[in-house]
Amino acid sequence: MTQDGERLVTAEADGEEQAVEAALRPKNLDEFIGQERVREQLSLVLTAALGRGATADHVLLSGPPGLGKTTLSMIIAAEMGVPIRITSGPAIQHAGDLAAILSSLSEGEVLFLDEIHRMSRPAEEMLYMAMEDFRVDIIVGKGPGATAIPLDLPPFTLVGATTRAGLLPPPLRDRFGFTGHMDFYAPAELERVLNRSARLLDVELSAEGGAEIAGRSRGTPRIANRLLRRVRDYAQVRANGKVDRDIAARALDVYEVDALGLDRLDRAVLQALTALFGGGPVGLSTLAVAVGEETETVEEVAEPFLVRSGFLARTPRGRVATAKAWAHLGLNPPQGALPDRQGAQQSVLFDNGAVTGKDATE
Ligand SMILES: Nc1ncnc2c1ncn2[C@@H]1O[C@H](COP(=O)(O)OP(=O)(O)OP(=O)(O)O)[C@@H](O)[C@H]1O
Repeated sequence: MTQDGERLVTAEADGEEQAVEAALRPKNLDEFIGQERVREQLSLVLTAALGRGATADHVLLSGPPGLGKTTLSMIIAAEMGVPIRITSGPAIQHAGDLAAILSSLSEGEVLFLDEIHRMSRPAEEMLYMAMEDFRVDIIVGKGPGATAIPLDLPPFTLVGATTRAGLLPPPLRDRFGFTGHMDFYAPAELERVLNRSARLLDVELSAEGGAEIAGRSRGTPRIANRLLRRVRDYAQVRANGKVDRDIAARALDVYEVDALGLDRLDRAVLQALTALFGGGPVGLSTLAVAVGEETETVEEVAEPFLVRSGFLARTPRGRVATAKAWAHLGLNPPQGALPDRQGAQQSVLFDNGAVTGKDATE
């Protein structure tokens, strides 16, 4: 399990999954579940622009993967009645790549730029002028003979998506007229996502079955939809196709996604931390060796959820298991094993009760 893509609970989607996801995407703001604040704010921005007969302001959507940023960008285009062009920061390595896209946009079109923080610097600088003045300078030639040929662009709406709004340079951030911050979904919202998906996939899902899957979905619609599809397989092969609580729980046990959404890697990390290192603190690289994984896999794949859910704390002296981790594994912490709260990172409570935290050094 070294590849993120092999995990059932990763928030990233692979190519094959993207096609399945397309069928489950809400098509307008009314169908979009949760994220009430962003939805209301966006609705005002779009309705006002429509009323003025103008192109909508540029929109920045920030938040972890799988929460619906791509879906919202498509909804923006649909609500405005305009086409959408989809690309991503890593795909735009040269300013010329961006100029080609911008100059081929039609009037009012939405340009969705996923992972906007990963665009190259020259492209980013070109984007500043394009966003503000709907104009780019095409540089022709090299050295002292180079000339800039200005090119007017049709007005367009840029929808940028980023998992890390803090990584965007301020000049870029400031050029967005509206920024929507997306948070993890509460279990009740995920149940609504699951009910809707079950209807579209023609799966008979009981209320308790939905609650069981929602509780294991890490606050993320993409994961909820993926778990639903695996549970559907199980119900079809091992039962009568209907999904109730028992079937959902048994199916997800088979896939090793436990009652709180932890998978095998997450539990291996907590088990090593508690059983081998007495709860820590232990350095990241030591922990990674203990679970037989790359340091990056532990840090980028397992840790964000473990930290956010309050199972693991990053302290200046290393990783530490929290009381919740010991309890989840059914173990009693030895005296003095729990993190000293002064050394532990500052934790922030989300509206829906999930916990996240700022990075701390190892
Ligand atoms: N609010 C929602 N209501 C219903 N379904 C949703 C909602 N948000 C996301 N989904 C579903 O979750 C899946 C993932 O959403 P989407 O691709 O928009 O996420 P994302 O934030 O753009 O992720 P990434 O940043 O990885 O591209 C889609 O299938 C979508 O239908």
